[in-house]
Order: sequence, then C-alpha cells, then structure tokens
Amino acid sequence: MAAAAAKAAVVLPRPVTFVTGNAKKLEEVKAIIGNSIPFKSLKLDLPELQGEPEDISKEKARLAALQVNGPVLVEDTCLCFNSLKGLPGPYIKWFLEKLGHEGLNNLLMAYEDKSAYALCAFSFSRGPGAEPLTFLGKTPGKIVPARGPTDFGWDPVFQPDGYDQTYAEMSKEEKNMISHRYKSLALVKSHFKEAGYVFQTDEDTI
Ligand SMILES: O=c1[nH]cnc2c1ncn2[C@@H]1O[C@H](COP(=O)(O)OP(=O)(O)O)[C@@H](O)[C@H]1O
Ligand SMILES: [Mg+2]
Repeated sequence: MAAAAAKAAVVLPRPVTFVTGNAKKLEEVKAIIGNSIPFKSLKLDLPELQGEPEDISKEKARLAALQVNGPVLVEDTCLCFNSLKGLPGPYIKWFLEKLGHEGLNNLLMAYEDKSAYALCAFSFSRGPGAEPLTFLGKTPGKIVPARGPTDFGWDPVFQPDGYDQTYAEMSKEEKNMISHRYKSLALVKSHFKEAGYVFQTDEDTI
C-alpha cells in the first residue's frame, strides 16, 4: 500500500493515435512533443465539420476515438482575421486552396486592420465514449504579402507579433518555440504529466 496514490492512474490500452493526414503538421508535432507522449500517427478520413473551433475539435475526437477504438489526439488549425470577425477561421483550408496567398491578402483590402491570429485546437479522447478534452493555443500576428518558402500552408502570409519575419521565413525551431501548435501542445503535455496516464503494452498482463 505504498503511498496510497491520491488518484488511481488511468490506464490507456495503447499509445495515443494522432490522427492527421498532413505531413507538415506531423513533422512539427514530432519536433515539439518528442518522446514525452507515446504516440503513433494515422491518416483517417474524418468529416471536416463546421462550427466553432472548439466544438469542431471535440466532435472530431469523438469520431476518431470510435474509429480507432482507443485513445486519440486530433488537431485542427484556424487562421482568424480580426477584421472579418474570426473568419476564415476553421475554413482557412478552402480559402487558401481557392484564393492562394494573394487572395488571402485581398480579403483584407477593404480594411485597415490586418491583424489576425493562428489558433490550434488539440483534442484528446481516452477512448470511445469518453468526453474529449480540448487544448487551445493562440498566436497573434498580422497578414502580410507572402514572404519565404511556400512548403506549408499560409506560413508565408502570417507574421507573428514581435517578429519581422513571417512563419515561413523563421527557422522551424524558431516557429516551434512560439507557434499556435507549440502553445496548444504545451497544454497537452502538462495534462499528460498531471494525469499520469499509464500506457498498457502487449507485455502487461492485466
Ligand atoms: O502551422 C501552420 N502553418 C501554415 N499553414 C497551416 C498550419 N497548420 C495548418 N495549416 C494549413 O491550414 C489549413 C488548416 O486546415 P486543417 O487544420 O483542417 O488541416 P488538415 O486537414 O490539412 O490537417 C490547411 O490548409 C493546412 O495546411
Ligand atoms: Mg483538417
């Protein structure tokens, strides 16, 4: 009965499955969480839901947990323009695809305020039926004409506050120290630390 634990550890039946089909996101998540959370990645075709970022993220985690039948992490990224009351927000993927970097700038042509924020929502579900927890990370900045490499989404048109480089012009290490994804994952990491989840491996005989 050594130190009757204040709370029993929650045993998760396997590593957390991070559901994404986006190789660039996966690269950043790996760089940011390293070995702190045992996870594997899986590309699942989940519906792109509509609504508020937090609700979309929770619902996605519920659906993913059912499909995976185990613990899951899902992530969604929004790019929100203050002049447009937060839009394109969760719809940035389609806006970027259809309008490109120049079109995103043009959306703000009629407004003096070019400020925006990148918002990352990670949701974690322990498994089917469990209520997902959501962790939001937000980095404020502004929308600028594209500068820097064009290998990841809207990175070239987003310049975080306090920097004179766009996300795309920054080194990966630098972006990963201040990004919306970093901030959200910092909360995910502290949740895992706090909860002290135990991951059951094949060798365990429970
Ligand atoms: O950190 C980022 N920098 C730049 N673009 C990003 C970043 N994170 C996501 N994106 C892009 O923003 C959009 C967000 O959509 P979503 O989060 O649904 O991506 P996914 O479906 O590709 O995983 C996508 O076009 C994605 O490529
Ligand atoms: Mg998506």
